[in-house]
Amino acid sequence: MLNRLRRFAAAWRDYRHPAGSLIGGRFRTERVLGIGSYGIVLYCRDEKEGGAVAVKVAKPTKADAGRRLLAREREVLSGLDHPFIPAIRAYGENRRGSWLALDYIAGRTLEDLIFAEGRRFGERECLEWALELLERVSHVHDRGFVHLDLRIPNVLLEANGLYLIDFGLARPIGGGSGPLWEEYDTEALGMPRSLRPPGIQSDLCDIGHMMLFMLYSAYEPEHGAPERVWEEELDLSSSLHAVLHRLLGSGKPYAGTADCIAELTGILADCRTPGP
Ligand SMILES: Nc1ncnc2c1ncn2[C@@H]1O[C@H](COP(=O)(O)OP(=O)(O)OP(=O)(O)O)[C@@H](O)[C@H]1O
Repeated sequence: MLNRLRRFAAAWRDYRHPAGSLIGGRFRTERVLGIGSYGIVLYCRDEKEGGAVAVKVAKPTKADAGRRLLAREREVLSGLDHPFIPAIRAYGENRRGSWLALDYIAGRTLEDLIFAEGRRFGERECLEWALELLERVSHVHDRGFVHLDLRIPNVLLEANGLYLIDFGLARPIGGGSGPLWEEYDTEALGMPRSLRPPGIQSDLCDIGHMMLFMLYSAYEPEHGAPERVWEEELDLSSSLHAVLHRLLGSGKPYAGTADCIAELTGILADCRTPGP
């Protein structure tokens, strides 16, 4: 009971931007888009430049740690420049906390597509999506960063293609140096302690897991059959099977994102070529 009251009090203290309020003297809030572990994302209208924005506000109850994570996200996003990664419009800090305004993407998450809309991915579609994502991820790596949170809720499908969002856990490759990148207690933020080394292999492994999510969308388990490993449950080509092993860390690791893209492109080309 006491814990429930505490959680309610924290949620009340964090909800400081009701619909109609103004953030940074410019972004008019309309509704909540999502509530994460350290931030609340609000749909707003930009009264200065027009258009819709997603404003991520650090939860006041997360105090300095929330502020620091938002500053990290800002630092990483400022180093990127990609049409399918939302750009920063503004960043600010005030007595209510810090906030980060990003271009709004009117898309649905890959999680919603699979679980709410029942979308099914075959091998070819999975390869196409993975390649599109890897193209965004390779930009992040080329700029010297790792995302470290590549998961199905952090991919948005919009009419023009796939967007990569949520750089809240992203870091410079190797971890980064200086006060902004010093270790902090993620568990105090209610987030799991990250055991992932800040290298590109962590992101490639996450891409492998996302591909499994896509491929499992078309899997129909036999009633009453015992659970088996993915290699037995999914009926995959041997080449995709080998790629997944490499991504997931049980095969020869890829030297870089480009190698992985080259291999997947070759498999996709074979998939598209009609058999004899
Ligand atoms: N630029 C954007 N355009 C549209 N929607 C967005 C955008 N950024 C975030 N969202 C929405 O807000 C949700 C939460 O965003 P995000 O994952 O960045 O927050 P978070 O606080 O880091 O969450 P978590 O702790 O779950 O990782 C997303 O799942 C998405 O629905």
